[in-house]
Amino acid sequence: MVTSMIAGGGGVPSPSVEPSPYVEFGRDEWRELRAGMPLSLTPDELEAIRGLSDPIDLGEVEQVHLPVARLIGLFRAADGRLRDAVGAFLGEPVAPTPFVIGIAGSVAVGKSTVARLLRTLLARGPGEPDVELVTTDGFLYPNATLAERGLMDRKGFPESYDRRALLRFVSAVKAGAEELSVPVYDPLAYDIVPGARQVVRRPDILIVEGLNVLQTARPGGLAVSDLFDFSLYVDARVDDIRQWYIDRFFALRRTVFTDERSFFHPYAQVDEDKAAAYAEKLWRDINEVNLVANILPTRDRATLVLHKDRDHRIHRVRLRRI
Ligand SMILES: Nc1ncnc2c1ncn2[C@@H]1O[C@H](COP(=O)(O)OP(=O)(O)O)[C@@H](O)[C@H]1O
Ligand SMILES: CC(C)(COP(=O)(O)O)[C@@H](O)C(=O)NCCC(=O)O
Repeated sequence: MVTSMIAGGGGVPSPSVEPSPYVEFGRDEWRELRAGMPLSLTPDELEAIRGLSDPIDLGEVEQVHLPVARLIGLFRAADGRLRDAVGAFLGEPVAPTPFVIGIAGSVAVGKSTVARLLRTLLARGPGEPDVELVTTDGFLYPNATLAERGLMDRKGFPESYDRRALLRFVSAVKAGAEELSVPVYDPLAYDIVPGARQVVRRPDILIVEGLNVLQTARPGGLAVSDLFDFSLYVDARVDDIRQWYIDRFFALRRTVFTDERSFFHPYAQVDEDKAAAYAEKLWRDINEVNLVANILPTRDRATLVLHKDRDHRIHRVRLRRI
């Protein structure tokens, strides 16, 4: 590498490590950063928060998620100090706006568990802030629109969302809007719920969770990721996520799919081989393509990356240098 040759002097290339804009932590180093933050979660509460097939336990919350919540608290406090500095510069106080956190990652990687956990941990942290969680599935176009546009097998791809509406929503939150509402998606029906809205009333913290939240804008445009004060990417090997997706499909098949209202109800009735072939197809043709083409390329944009091993446990954490 050119810099190391120059730094090494004498024209002899010295073995060097590529300079990195990230700091990497093993789990044992990361867990130390909890710094005594108390665990306020009971086993029953964690059971209600965790997603289907997510084997998370309280040890993981203590060692991984509590340091994450502490770090986010520090970012938020620093944000307040920056606002005060700008207020001093302007000669008038600057009103605080919600602190916006983005959480990205593949289908079936466990984003929603992380998002719900952080919502609870942050809300119980210093100052007990109001925390609202919005998932981007509410901004998917209804199935009728997706079908009309030939996008039913592109669900979760950037073009399957009303990105303008999502950007309008997050911009309005950042602009301090008093009351907003967003559409609601029902994973059972596999569709937007007609007329249903989630109301968002100027929270102290807004978490926006979804596959594509770290996507960049087209040239000259703005994306929701431009409005994030902190972002997190939940990462794992593609093969591991594939297995989790298939395992979860079978867990859903024994539970949610037995409900006649479930879009996937027919797959509770076919034999195991047919169900497995369908789950494989959904993964291979939709979710894996989307992961590789659209989601993974956004990973390096996150403030923090949580990397899971095959057993779902987070073994490595990567923090972007400030
Ligand atoms: N077909 C389905 N029917 C009902 N619930 C589902 C279905 N697919 C996924 N879910 C649930 O929706 C939530 C989000 O899943 P997903 O988008 O894959 O993200 P992640 O696994 O990263 O949280 C999870 O809690 C999951 O259990
Ligand atoms: C609803 C989803 C697009 C996730 O949406 P998100 O909240 O991450 O924006 C995804 O869970 C999904 O249904 N994907 C389509 C392919 C499949 O059925 O697995």
